[in-house]
Amino acid sequence: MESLPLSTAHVQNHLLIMNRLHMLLHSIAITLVLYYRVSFLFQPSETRESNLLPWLLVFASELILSFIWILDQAFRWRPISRSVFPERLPDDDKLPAIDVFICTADPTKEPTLDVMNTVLSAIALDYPPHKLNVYLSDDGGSSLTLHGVREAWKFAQRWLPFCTKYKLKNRCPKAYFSALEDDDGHFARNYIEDKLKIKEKYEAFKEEIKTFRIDKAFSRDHPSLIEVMQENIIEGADNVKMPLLVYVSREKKPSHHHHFKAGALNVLLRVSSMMSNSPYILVLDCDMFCNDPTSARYAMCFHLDPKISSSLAFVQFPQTFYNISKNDIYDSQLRSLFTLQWQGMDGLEGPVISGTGFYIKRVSLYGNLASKGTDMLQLKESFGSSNEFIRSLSQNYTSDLVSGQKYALLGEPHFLASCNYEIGTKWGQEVGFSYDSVVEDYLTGYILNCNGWTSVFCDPSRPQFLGSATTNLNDVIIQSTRWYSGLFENGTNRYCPLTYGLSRISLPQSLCFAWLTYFPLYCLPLWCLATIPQLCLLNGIPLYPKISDPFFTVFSFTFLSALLKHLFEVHITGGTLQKWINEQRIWMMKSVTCHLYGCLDALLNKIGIREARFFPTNKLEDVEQTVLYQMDKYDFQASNIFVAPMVALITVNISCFIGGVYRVLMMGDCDKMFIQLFITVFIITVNYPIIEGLLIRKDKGRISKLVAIPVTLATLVLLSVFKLLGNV
Ligand SMILES: O=c1ccn([C@@H]2O[C@H](COP(=O)(O)OP(=O)(O)O[C@H]3O[C@H](CO)[C@@H](O)[C@H](O)[C@H]3O)[C@@H](O)[C@H]2O)c(=O)[nH]1
Ligand SMILES: [Mn+2]
Repeated sequence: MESLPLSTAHVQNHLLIMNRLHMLLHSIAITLVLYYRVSFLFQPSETRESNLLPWLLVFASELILSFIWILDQAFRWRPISRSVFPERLPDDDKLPAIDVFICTADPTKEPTLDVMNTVLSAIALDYPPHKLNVYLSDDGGSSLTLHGVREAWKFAQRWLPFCTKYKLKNRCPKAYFSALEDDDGHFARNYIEDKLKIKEKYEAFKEEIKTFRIDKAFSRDHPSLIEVMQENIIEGADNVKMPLLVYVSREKKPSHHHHFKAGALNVLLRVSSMMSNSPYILVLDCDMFCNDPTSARYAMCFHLDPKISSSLAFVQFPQTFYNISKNDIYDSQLRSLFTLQWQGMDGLEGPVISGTGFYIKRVSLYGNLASKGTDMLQLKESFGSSNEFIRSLSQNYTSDLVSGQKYALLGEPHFLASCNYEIGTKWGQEVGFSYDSVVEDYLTGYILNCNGWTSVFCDPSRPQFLGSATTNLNDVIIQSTRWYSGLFENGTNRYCPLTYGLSRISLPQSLCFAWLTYFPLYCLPLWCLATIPQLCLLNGIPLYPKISDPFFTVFSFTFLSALLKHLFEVHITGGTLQKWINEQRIWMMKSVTCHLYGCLDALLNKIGIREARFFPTNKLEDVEQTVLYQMDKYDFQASNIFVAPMVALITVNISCFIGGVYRVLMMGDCDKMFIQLFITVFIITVNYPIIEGLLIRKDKGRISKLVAIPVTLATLVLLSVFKLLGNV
């Protein structure tokens, strides 16, 4: 008899039917819109009612919007969801080992206590401790982080027994101690007593970190430092088996490009191969802790499933965040990505790596190992000159290391963590995490997919990982600009999903990747549609069909169909009406700023004027900002290059609306100008918070007069000039 499956996948049929029906209707509407535009070009120029240039710009915008829309449909083609049955897994002694990689870069932006909470939550995963190994990469090379790890290790020896004894669900100490309701164990005897005791220890641990005096928080120039935490017997604690905990700070030199997080992960790949060399790896950002201890077993339900395991590279869990406000004004939870879009890709060949919260098979990161055979020279060309490392590649390699200390003292791990190790090798290209992009997660996942690997998306109802999302405009800008620059770059270089991808993966899967790289292009149509119809309204140039024209229905349908589909999707993923409006809003705001800067940054990178950068996002909580965020108020205390375009565009829209209404009243051509009036009103309504920030708000998050006045004046002057020219 065949054994019961470890996991099952179900196509979401209702959603699938809805989606495809909508695709059909919406694509007919889009085709008609484009037909309307094209036929205009064939009209004799004397009978044309409009000028060619604005018409062409609006047409181009509609083409780009349609292009992005088509790509987006691939995510909606075959959405699936999955169930797992961890109780069917083999016994603990038959489970494969797991290495957990956690990255941190800068203790001034990433509070050490939070990083250690992530480390502790990983140590306490529900998995046999001797099969769990946790590595922390510290790119800052900070003595504070090292001190933190040592203290965390001491605390862990009490924390882990406490978690297992009471079978806690919540194993991140910070989250556990601040939780409103108590965890499962509270009926057990001694629980309250034990909890008080462990709480005391936690407070002491916190104090240890808080009072530590650092010489230097951050350094870009330091030798490698590796420390393996030893199991030692603590007085009074039950002697439980502990996972291995290793601190790794790779060598840094100012002259050497260290490739950000991808570089850090590749060092961990090599160093860990000398110690535990586990076949599976969980990657975590330091700001994303394990919220539920079962993820490792859930992931194994896929990795050990004989039906899918051979081609399966990784199991991705969604990124979920604990600090999102009810209406999420910045859409920092990335709702669409982590609910609908990743499920959609899961129904094709699998989701993209999302940076954190994924269990990846170690060999998938070693490129095409089989083709390299056993030729030592060739292997060294790819993997570098460490014989020990190459030995670790063989299937039946077991490191003779028991305590970890041996190799830490011997030179090998240090050699593997040195700047020069990768020079002349294939690390970052064919081997390990990719260096070709600041969105190393996207590119690594994409290349794996192109090489025939698949992935799955696992989204249980209780979030397995919880992180801190960006909750103020400035951080949102920094983060999104980095992402969009990286993503757009991958659509314009040799990895372009529509060329490189299409020849290697299925059509819908390539379209998904293409959407991810091209959606930053929203900046072009959104800039056009926020200015051209408005300026033409002011000068009486019609760009859309009259109300009495049959094509009026086509345009209205397209607009409504897009909005309602979005509303529907927000609704089925648990969002409110307000969330829907907020998503429209932040989409417009980001499109005219972050998307634009991201695309520009990518282009500047391409022609070599700029170098790729990775500023880690700020994870410190600012009380004032948090208060604003929780009240759903935008924090416009952001950099001017972000606020200025929004102020300028809202000024254009309001002025043109006033001028347009006046014109329409004078001329009585409302019929002709209706859609343009409507677009203007729509933009003003959706972006009302900007007006509020300009004119009404008095708090610290309002738009500063120093930006508002000059930008508004300059815009008005330009508008008057334009109007005068239009009248000539
Ligand atoms: O030189 C660096 C820079 C960053 N990091 C670490 O990388 C992680 C992600 O950085 P973060 O500042 O949190 O950026 P986010 O924008 O929040 O990260 C998202 O986007 C990144 C790609 O741009 C992905 O790597 C992340 O997994 C994904 O969560 C953090 O743990 C950092 O400590 C390093 O280790 N070294
Ligand atoms: Mn982050």
